[in-house]
Amino acid sequence: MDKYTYIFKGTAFTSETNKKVAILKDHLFCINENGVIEDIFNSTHDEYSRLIDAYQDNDNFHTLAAGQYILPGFVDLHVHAPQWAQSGTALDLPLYDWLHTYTFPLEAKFADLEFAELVYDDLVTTLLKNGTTTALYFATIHKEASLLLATICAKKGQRGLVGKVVMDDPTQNPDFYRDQDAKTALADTEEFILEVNHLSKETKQGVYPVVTPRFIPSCTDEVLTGLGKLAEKYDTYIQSHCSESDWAHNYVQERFSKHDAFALNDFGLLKDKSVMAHCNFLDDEDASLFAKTGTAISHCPLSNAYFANSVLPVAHLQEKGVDIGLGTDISAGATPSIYANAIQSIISSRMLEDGVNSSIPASERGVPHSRLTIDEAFYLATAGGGESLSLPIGKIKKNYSWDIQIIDTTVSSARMPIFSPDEQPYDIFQKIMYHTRPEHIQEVWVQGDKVQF
Ligand SMILES: O=c1[nH]c(=O)c2nc[nH]c2[nH]1
Repeated sequence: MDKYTYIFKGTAFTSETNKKVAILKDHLFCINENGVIEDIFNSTHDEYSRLIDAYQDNDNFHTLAAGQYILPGFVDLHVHAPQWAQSGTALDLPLYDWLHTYTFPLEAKFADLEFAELVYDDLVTTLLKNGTTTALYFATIHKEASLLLATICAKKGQRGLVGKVVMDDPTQNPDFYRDQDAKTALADTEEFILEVNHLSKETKQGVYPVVTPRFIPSCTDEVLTGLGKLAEKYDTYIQSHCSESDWAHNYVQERFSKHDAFALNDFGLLKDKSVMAHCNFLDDEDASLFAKTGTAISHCPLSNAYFANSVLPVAHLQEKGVDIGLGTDISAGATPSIYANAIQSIISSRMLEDGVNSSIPASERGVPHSRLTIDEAFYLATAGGGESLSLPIGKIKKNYSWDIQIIDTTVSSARMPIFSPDEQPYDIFQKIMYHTRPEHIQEVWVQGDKVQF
């Protein structure tokens, strides 16, 4: 009888450390019935030719064609699922105006389950097509539509972590789009947690409920206290926005005389299962608190260029011991692609390092030691996301989930610039990171199952 459910033969790229990509050239990747990588063998191992002989004529033996490569599936740590319906619009406005004139009216429409299904179905498929195998979602304030998003992830095979958004403060949110009051918001959140936990029992790749205060400005103290307690009671993930922009950061400072990080921590919302979006205005004390509590950052470099008034100092925060992964932040980030965000994280970091105002002398213009390399950006897109969620995902490594994307560099309609037969694998890796579009992503697997898109 076959020991393995699948064996894949080919070349894979995976992070060895946050600074270095490893090239697993022509290896065998052996997957068990739980969708977990049970063994990896290179061509010098005794098992290598024995397994090829034993499996190569079976349907469950997959040999990658010339020009095809395996990458880990991407982890998107920050997606506003309803905002897919406005992606690419209104980005000339500042954050507060964008929320009130475009975003809240759109999100209010998700009371209509038919509309929610149309948008969520398309979004989950689109993210899978872009190589995203795990996504951490903000839904809307509506319990039923939020549950629908979790159900769609479960059905389509994506690992979804989904939050019913909480925003109850009547002085900060419009009447047409807010939780009725703190009590109702907490009751709805608790029911949502129970229903997603139930759904999770029959979902191989996992779906997870996420306690989701939108951000401090939209929530009362009562609801923040209650959400901290619910997260503790059910040991859930927690997500919010933290110190995103000058406006949001200053609002919290005025209300609590402290930064978001310490205010969120006082409400029991900074924990190992917490992922905070943006975090551009964290100081070193905030960063130490993140490291101590195990709270991770979802870095959204494209969105930050529009709304965050600054560049996240990723290298510095990593040195302080903070886990960081990438987020598209649809729709403040107007792309479903983590590839695009990985590249933007490099570009933004180079601008941070060099500075941007040429009227200032070069020696004073930038922030030294800020630049990220392509290997570091790849890490953020994959293993950094997995570590932020404390899940065994984002690496091609024994005991990790078989969450992968197969890239075909030879697609004739979207040819990659690879012209020499002896091109080095590391150069191919870099070209894949810069040039991959959905048409190159031939297959996506999550927890050992191929997904359809
Ligand atoms: O980029 C953002 N998108 C949002 O929807 C949001 N809500 C609060 N703060 C936010 N920032």
